[in-house]
Amino acid sequence: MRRISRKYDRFGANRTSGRWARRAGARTVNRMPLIPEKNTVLRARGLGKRYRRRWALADCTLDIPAGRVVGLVGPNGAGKSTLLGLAAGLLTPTSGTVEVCGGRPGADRAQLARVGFVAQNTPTYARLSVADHLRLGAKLSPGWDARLARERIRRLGLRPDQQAGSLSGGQRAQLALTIAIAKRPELLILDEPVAALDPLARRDFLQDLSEATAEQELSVVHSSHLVSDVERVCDHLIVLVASRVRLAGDVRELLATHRLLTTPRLDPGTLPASLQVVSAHHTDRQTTMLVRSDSEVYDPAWTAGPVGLEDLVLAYMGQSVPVAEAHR
Ligand SMILES: Nc1ncnc2c1ncn2[C@@H]1O[C@H](COP(=O)(O)OP(=O)(O)OP(=O)(O)O)[C@@H](O)[C@H]1O
Repeated sequence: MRRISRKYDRFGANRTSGRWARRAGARTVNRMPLIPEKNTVLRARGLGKRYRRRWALADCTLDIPAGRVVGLVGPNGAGKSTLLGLAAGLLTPTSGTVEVCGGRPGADRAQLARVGFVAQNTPTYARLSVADHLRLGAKLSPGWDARLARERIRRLGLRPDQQAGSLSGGQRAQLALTIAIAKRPELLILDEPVAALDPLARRDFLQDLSEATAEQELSVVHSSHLVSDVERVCDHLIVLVASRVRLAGDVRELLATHRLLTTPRLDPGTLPASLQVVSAHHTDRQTTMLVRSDSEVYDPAWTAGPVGLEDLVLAYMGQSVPVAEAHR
């Protein structure tokens, strides 16, 4: 499923002479791949949401391929919940369009059945028991998987007769997640689902998610502040900063097209246009930059190394104005 260009595996290790050398025949990776419509689980075009004069999400154009586990990361207030709320049909766009599983979010019963959503505060009905929640789920969801729900509740050690109001925050989150998964949706949207779970429960839940996507043709979009969780399960990444999508794509491709460059001190503005500088730090003698390049462009005087997901995410999150734009 994943495409990875072999040339990027060798980036920086295979040096040629000559300034700004570009390897002949280098294949270019599209920044905005055109994904056939039937393979797209979420398609946004110029999507925006404004509250009074403030845009919570602006000019969001995205294609999320089906069958992926997508990590949505960004600082507080970046617009993650807004994007997820628009995708779940809980919010109405101020501008642009969003399509989920080929339809308008929340448009009708069939469309509602395609999407499972767990909000940040994992709402449950305090006076209803765990078993009542499962019965409600079965009634409202045409594709309800009763066995999966029962089995998961048993594995979690939740008592079916216990009222949701007497569950801990983490247990309520697990109940809400169980209902969302047992609905057997095509797309599962999770707004910081694991924030309330203990580390072991978090690991197990993320494991469940990975298995469910493999077995059920499920796509997952989940927001998280924990890059380590994203790294563990996600194969697609979206970084939102200040209401805008700063980075989106296949995790392996993103890692393959970004490099940490160490150079004698230089002004990033003098770099070739094919190198996008994401972040730059200078000492008296040297410059360290996180750069994006679709082709192997480097100078013999530079050292190029791979970038980890955390460094990549933090570099984009740290941008108020993209460094490359500021320099050019
Ligand atoms: N109902 C609302 N009314 C007014 N402003 C809102 C409303 N909901 C969100 N906002 C604003 O929109 C922006 C984006 O909020 P959103 O909740 O989408 O961010 P987030 O990335 O999910 O943040 P966090 O990581 O803290 O949950 C914020 O500035 C927030 O104050």
